[in-house]
Formats: sequence, structure tokens, C-alpha cells
Amino acid sequence: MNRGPVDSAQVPRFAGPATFARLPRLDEVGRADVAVVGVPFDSGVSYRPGARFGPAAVREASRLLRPYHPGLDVSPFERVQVADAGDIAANPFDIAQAIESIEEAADAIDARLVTIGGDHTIALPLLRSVARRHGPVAVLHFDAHLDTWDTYFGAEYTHGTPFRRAVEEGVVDTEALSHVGIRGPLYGRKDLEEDRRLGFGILTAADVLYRGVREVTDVLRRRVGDRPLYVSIDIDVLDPAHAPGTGTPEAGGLTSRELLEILRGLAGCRIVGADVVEVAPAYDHADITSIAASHVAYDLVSLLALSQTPSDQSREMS
Ligand SMILES: N=C(N)NCCCC(=O)O
Ligand SMILES: [Zn+2]
Ligand SMILES: [Zn+2]
Repeated sequence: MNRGPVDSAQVPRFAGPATFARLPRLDEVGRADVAVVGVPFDSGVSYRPGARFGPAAVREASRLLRPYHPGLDVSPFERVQVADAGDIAANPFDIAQAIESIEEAADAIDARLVTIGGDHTIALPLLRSVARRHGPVAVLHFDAHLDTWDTYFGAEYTHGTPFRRAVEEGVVDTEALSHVGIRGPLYGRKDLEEDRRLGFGILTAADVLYRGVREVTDVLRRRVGDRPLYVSIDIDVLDPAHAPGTGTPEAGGLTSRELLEILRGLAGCRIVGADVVEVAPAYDHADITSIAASHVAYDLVSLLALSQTPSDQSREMS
């Protein structure tokens, strides 16, 4: 039997320290199929800092999550063992060393991960880690920004560059890379040309509006096929009305309803890992952003629970 969250009929949900969704810690259950892990790191940002406080805020906001997901018809915490693996300690003064320790820590957790950031820099070591297990992965990247820029002030490892580095390193499958929710001013037309050259397809925020959630989801599913899939969600994919608490907000974004519905449309995909990044609580109001991020993370956990593969099952039984 899998150990689920603290029963909120026995212990009020506002009591005790916060783990994600009030789940047990990984060290309390010994093993997990899916682990939620925080990466409080924001030294890679180009504008407003503060995402280092994202994991704690998302855990706090996740106290109200309940164990059954009606949209996906799954009780994720019953179906598989989900646990909170705590935070990865990443050096705030040395980005290269932080990236190395995130990669090592991700490798060391024997479970599929839903990572809570942290700025988008952390996607690179997380992609390296999933690629080590599964080979180059398909990527669904939800973001206002391309994050395929080359360097900032000569620095290669930043929150605006992880997906270019991932392509260069061969850890992603260039036949199956998509951005969703892109919008806002760029540095120049060449940003789009270079992004296309790297292999990305783009569904803009306007595509979500005009083509709608169903068609967008169909396009994404076709592009992914049955490849191992990594889902990376920069919370700034949401409109600042739905996620003000982030470092580089852009007007004209998705609603949280649209994002959650697109995610639910991914049921059946072979998701091998996911992240929710760029929650910066200091700019938040009424926990809007951390509540949205906690629901996004809950949907990702639910999708991972649903897509438990036979090899995962056999490991679970052995
Ligand atoms: N929020 C992320 N990940 N990237 C933003 C980069 C924005 C910029 O280059 O101005
Ligand atoms: Zn972004
Ligand atoms: Zn981003």
C-alpha cells in the first residue's frame, strides 16, 4: 500500500510543516515512484530575482490539494508512491557548481521527478539526468520566453539559455521539441530563426487563443508521439493576472485554466520528468502564483502516476 498525504479530517491542513500536498518525505517511505523535489536556486536570472523562495511557497500553497483528480479520474497518491524529496542544495554563488550538484542529486533519486524551481537554469541539469536514463527526450516547454538564447554578458548557463545548451549537448530529441505560450518582444527576428534551426516548433499564446486548447493539444501529442517526454513549465507562461509572482512577466499569457487543460490533454504520454519553475513569491499577491504552480505540479504528478510504465511497475514489485 502506498502511503498518501496526512488525512486532513484528522489533522487540519494548516497544521505542521509543509511537504508537497502534505505527502510523506522520501526518507519516511524509503522509496517512491514519483518524487517532488525543490531546487531553491535563482542565480541564473536576467531580471528580478526571488525564485529561490519558490519551492517553499509552492509547498505552502499545496496544503489544500485533495487526493482525487476528477479531470484525469485518478487518485495519484494511491496509484503510485509519491513523496517529497526535500530541496537540492545548490550553490548560489557558483552557477556551474550548482548545475553539477542538481544533476548529481537528480541522478541519485530513484524516482521520476517533478521539480519545483528555482529559475529556468535548472532545466538543463534535469534534462541531462533524464537523458542519462532514457536517451534524448522530447520536450514540451511552456513559457512566455524561448529560453534558447546563447549567452547573457558572456555567460552560457542562465535562465534564458537552458534549451540551447540542451540541444548542443544532445540530451533532447530535436524531432520533438515544442514551445507553448511564447509571446512578447524579442531581441530580433533572428531569435526565432535560431530557435527554429535548433529544432523547436512554436505554439504562441495567440495560437492557444485562436486555435484553442483541443487543437493545440492534438498538435503537441502528434509531435511527441510515444517518445519519452520531459515537460518544463515556466510559470510565466501564464498571464501576469494569473501569475504575477515571477521575475520576467509578459502581458497576454495563458489562463491557468488553459494551461491545466492542455496538461490534462497529455494523459497517456510517456512523461519521464517535469518541472515548474520561476515562481518568485515576493512579487506575488494573495498566493495567486504559488497556488497556480501547486495545481500545475499536482497535474504533473497525476500524469506521471497515470503513465506508470510496465518497467516502473516491475521495479516496484521487485
Ligand atoms: N524566464 C525565463 N526563463 N527567461 C526569461 C529571459 C528573458 C530575457 O531574456 O529578457
Ligand atoms: Zn519565461
Ligand atoms: Zn523560462
